[in-house]
Amino acid sequence: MSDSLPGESPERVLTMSMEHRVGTVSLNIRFALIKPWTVLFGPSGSGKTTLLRAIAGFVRPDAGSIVRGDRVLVDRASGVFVPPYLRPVRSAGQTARLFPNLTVRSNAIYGIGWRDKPDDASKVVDEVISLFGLGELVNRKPHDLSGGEKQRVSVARAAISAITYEGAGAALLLLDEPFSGLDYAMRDGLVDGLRECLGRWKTPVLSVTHDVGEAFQLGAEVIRIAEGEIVKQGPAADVLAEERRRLIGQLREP
Ligand SMILES: Nc1ncnc2c1ncn2[C@@H]1O[C@H](COP(=O)(O)OP(=O)(O)OP(=O)(O)O)[C@@H](O)[C@H]1O
Repeated sequence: MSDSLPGESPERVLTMSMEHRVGTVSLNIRFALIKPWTVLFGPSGSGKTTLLRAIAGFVRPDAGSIVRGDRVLVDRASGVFVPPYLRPVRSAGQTARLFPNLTVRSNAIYGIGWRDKPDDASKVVDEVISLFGLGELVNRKPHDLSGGEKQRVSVARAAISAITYEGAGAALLLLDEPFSGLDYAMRDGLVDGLRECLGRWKTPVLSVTHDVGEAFQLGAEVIRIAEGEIVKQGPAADVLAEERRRLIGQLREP
């Protein structure tokens, strides 16, 4: 996977500078997304979900701006606020929200683009459905799925709609703890598979995780956030060195 996507295309870089108060947390965040996959890491309640929701357009920051390439999505000073459905952003939240009356397949392809190139679109659908192990489940409805299966459908839908959104890499994919409900074997394969698939389709990702191993496995740029502020940003080996040491210590034989 290229290490410079989306930075190699300035029109794909997301820059964000926002201040926002939510609950007891004051967010004061400034960053640029320049790598194919960036992970937000930080304690519960530090503002990670709020940040994703601001990029997606479900939270209106108190101050600041969010810009993708030359497209201004939010600028509080001049009053610009692009509504969620017009943003080049696709997302899957912590809780799977599926249409109860639709099958797994219909849920997964809800929001698919590339109407003008149906062969490529169906290639993406087949690939993602197989990657997420949903082949056997395509005709089921959500009430016949486990929690982890629902989550896989939800993340698969976000991935399909992001990949097929206009040109290559046009949409940013936001994933809030996408692998948290999955067993280790499933998660291992999916982390590698999804990273490879999204890299090949040039779709940049910003995800949230509490899992140190996942951030390392993704080879991601890590943004560490605490109490609403970015405290460190860089490769997992730098930003998560302390957690890594602690984990290795815990795994030693007593
Ligand atoms: N709608 C809301 N009203 C009031 N407080 C809120 C609201 N949404 C979030 N908060 C608070 O804002 C803070 C940041 O929440 P957020 O969900 O962004 O944290 P997080 O880092 O994603 O946490 P987690 O890792 O547990 O998902 C928390 O203290 C939360 O209780």
